[in-house]
Amino acid sequence: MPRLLIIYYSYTGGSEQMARAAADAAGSEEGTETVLMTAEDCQSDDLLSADGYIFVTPENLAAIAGVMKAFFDRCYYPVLGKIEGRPYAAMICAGSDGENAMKQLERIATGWRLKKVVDTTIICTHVQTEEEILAPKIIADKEREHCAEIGATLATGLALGIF
Ligand SMILES: Cc1cc2nc3c(=O)[nH]c(=O)nc-3n(C[C@H](O)[C@H](O)[C@H](O)COP(=O)(O)O)c2cc1C
Repeated sequence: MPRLLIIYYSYTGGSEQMARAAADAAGSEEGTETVLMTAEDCQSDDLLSADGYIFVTPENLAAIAGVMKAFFDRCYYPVLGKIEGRPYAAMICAGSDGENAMKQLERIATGWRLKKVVDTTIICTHVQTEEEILAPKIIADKEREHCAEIGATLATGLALGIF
């Protein structure tokens, strides 16, 4: 059975809710196994044993979060050339922007020669002040539904072998 691996990092909970929404929806699709894993835990063997990926990260300081970057740094060369052509999607949780994190993540995925099968989603939590930025986040139902659709799309596509 094909395996969808969802890798996420979250500091204040927004990205985690997005990743869990995608994982719950993907997990209810028949014919694909879904694995949800933090960026801290994910190793190159996990990438090699999966058939498709969803990467979920906050934008911090106009880049993907450092923990997510550390995951890519750790796994980039060990899997380079071994996962080419596999499908992926990316989701960014941002305060007000998210564009740089999206570009950075897509560039890494291009380096791996992954295939982007849905447009990258940026969900903004509309936070500006220090207090707001450090507070726990709640992702609205509509936005979580969008993440769920992405999870379901990846899972169904893998199950049907259409990517
Ligand atoms: C250190 C730090 C830097 C941040 N830098 C940005 C930024 O460059 N652009 C942006 O849109 N949001 C920025 N934010 C806001 C986060 O992206 C936002 O709070 C997001 O909801 C965090 O996702 P999380 O809840 O999964 O941690 C920053 C937050 C922190 C803590």
